Amino acid sequence: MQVSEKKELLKVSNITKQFGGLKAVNDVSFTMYEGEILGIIGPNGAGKTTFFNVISGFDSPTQGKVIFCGTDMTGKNITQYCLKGMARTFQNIRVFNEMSVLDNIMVGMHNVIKTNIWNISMNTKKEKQEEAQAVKNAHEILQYLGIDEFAQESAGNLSYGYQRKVEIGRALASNPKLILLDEPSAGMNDSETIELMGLIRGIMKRGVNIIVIEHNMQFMMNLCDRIAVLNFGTLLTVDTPEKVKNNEEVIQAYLGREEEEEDHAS
Ligand SMILES: Nc1ncnc2c1ncn2[C@@H]1O[C@H](COP(=O)(O)OP(=O)(O)OP(=O)(O)O)[C@@H](O)[C@H]1O
Repeated sequence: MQVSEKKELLKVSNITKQFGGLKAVNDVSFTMYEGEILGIIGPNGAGKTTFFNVISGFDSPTQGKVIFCGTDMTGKNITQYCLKGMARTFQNIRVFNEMSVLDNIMVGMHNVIKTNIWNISMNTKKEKQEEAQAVKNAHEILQYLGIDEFAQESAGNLSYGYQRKVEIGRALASNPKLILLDEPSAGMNDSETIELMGLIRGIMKRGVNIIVIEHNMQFMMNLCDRIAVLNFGTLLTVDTPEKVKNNEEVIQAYLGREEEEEDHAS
């Protein structure tokens, strides 16, 4: 892929997020282009989730700017991000356990369903049509994810891997331009992880761009067009998997943390 020919999708400039004296994210800048799968890696505590929170409106940056689809989103709330076309999943699964799988997907559609409260209370023809269409779309998403047979099951009864799919489905339901996936393969077995990789590629082919955080290196090296590496909140590099794998600073960052952990253990 010739990234230089691509359109800018997300531009983060000098993003810093500070918690007291700790700079969890420190002056991070890069541009993501349409049509690429971008990975974010880094040792534990490197600032990956904090970075996700800041670029998706779940937290505000201490400094810096987030430009998404040409609009300055800095300081905007989650709904505004969602309306602009950004959706995300969470490291710790956040499905509505008591609700059916289908309803979990439909929750994600609240920004695309035009029906207002007045129409709902009147139960108009338009409202009924829109709801029927939403249910159809939700089933299509569940079919795509291979979990439509559980549509009426309470989401909390599903296995961990399937709950992750429900979260991805809910994100897809908002018809996003960009999905941020925070450790989507966590808790999945090998075959589920391979299947997930195919699903993510398929989502990409449907015109949805993807940023993914993962600890599973093989997964990231196989899946991503480019990988951004964070270490102690600082961006070490954004490059192709091959170049990242051989980057001396990256190798040192991981080895350094391993040695630190061994020292603590002994
Ligand atoms: N709300 C918060 N208040 C204070 N410190 C925080 C907060 N959130 C994160 N941190 C700290 O910021 C740093 C980065 O954490 P973050 O969870 O973003 O890292 P991570 O790379 O996602 O880690 P992991 O791979 O373990 O999930 C850590 O030192 C963490 O303890």
